[in-house]
Amino acid sequence: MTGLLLKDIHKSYGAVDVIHGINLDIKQGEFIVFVGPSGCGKSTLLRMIAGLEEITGGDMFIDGDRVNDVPPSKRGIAMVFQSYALYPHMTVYDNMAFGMRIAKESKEEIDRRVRSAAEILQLTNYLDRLPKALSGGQRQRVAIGRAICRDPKVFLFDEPLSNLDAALRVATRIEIAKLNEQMADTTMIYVTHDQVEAMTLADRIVVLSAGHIEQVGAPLELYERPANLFVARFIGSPAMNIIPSTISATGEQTTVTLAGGKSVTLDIATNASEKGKKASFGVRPEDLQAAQSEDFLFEGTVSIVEALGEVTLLYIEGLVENEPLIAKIPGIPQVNRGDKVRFTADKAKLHLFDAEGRSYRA
Ligand SMILES: Nc1ncnc2c1ncn2[C@@H]1O[C@H](COP(=O)(O)OP(=O)(O)OP(=O)(O)O)[C@@H](O)[C@H]1O
Repeated sequence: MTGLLLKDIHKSYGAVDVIHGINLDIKQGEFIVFVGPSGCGKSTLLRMIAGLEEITGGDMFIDGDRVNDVPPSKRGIAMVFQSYALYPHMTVYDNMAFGMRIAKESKEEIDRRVRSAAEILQLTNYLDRLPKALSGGQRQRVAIGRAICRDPKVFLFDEPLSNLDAALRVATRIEIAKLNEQMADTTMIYVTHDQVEAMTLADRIVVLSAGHIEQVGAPLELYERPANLFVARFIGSPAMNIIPSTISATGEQTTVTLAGGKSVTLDIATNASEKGKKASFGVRPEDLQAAQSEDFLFEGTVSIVEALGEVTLLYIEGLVENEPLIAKIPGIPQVNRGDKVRFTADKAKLHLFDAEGRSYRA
C-alpha cells in the first residue's frame, strides 16, 4: 500500500513558481527527511501535504486517495511545528486532550490516548502542569504528544527541534527516533536544517534545491554516492573539497589533472569522449590522511588549525587560489600554521563530477 504519492506537484504564489514538479513515492511507515538550503521549498511542500497550502498543479495521494481538495482535518495528518503552539492556560493533559474533545471522543478514549502518549514521551509526571512550568524540550514533547493523540496516518514535523538548545536537541531527537520505532506503521515526514537529525532519523533523505529534487536516498547512500555536486557539497560537514580539474585519460580508470598540475587516477570508468573535458574532483575532509611516502595526492601549507579535541580541522592553501582545502584529522596532530603538509586518500573515496555537475559514479 502506498503511504503517500506526490505526482508532478507544482506550487506558485501568483506569478512566482516555487515548486517545479515534485515526484515522490513514500511508503507507509517510512521516515522521510526534507533538507535543502533556505527558501528551497521544504516548508511549502510539507504544508501542501498537510493541506495548509493549496496545490497549484499535480496530484497528491494519501493511502491511494487523491487528497488535493481534502481539508487538513480530513487527511489523517498531524503536524508538529517549530513553535510548540500550546494553550498557555491549559494543563499538559488538557492540551493533549483538546483536539479529541473537539472531535467529541469519549472521556475514556481521551484518557487512554493521553496517558499512552504521555507514557511514550515520559510526560506522565507532568500531566497537571501548565506549559510555563515546563522546559522547552518538555513543551515540544507535549506538542508531539498532542499530535500522537490524533492517531495520525502521517506525522509531519517542521523543524521541531530548532528552538531547543544543543543538549535538549539531542535528547528530543532521540525521543523522536524512539517514537518512530514505536509507531512503526506511521509515516513520518520531517523538515530540518540539521545534518545530524537528517542522517540519524531518516530512512530516506530528500535533498531539495530551488523547488526541485536533487536526489532521494538513504543517508549513507547520499553521503557515499552523491549524484551531483550540489548533493556532494550539501551532505557532510565541513563540505566536500572540490578541485577544478581536466580529464587527461579515460577507460576503466580515469586520470585527471588537478588545478595546480598534479595528476590523480580514480577507480571510475569514463568514455573516451570525456578526454580533455573539464571536471570537478571531490574528496571529503575526513577522507584525507597525512601521506607518509612520495605517493601523495596533494601538498600545501597549513593556514589555520582548528583543534576541536576529538578532531582537528586543517585549512590548507596552495592548490586552488583563495580556496583552502580542509582536512579533518582525528585527535590533535602535531601540526602548526605555516607547516607544509602532504595528503593522500583511499581511491574508493574519491569523487568525480562532469562539467554539468553530474557524478561519473552514478
Ligand atoms: N506566501 C508566500 N508568498 C510568496 N512566496 C512565498 C510564500 N511562502 C513562501 N514563499 C516563497 O517560496 C519559496 C519556498 O519557501 P519555503 O518556506 O517553503 O522554503 P524553506 O525551504 O522551507 O525555507 P527555510 O529553510 O528558510 O524555512 C521561497 O522562495 C519563499 O520566499
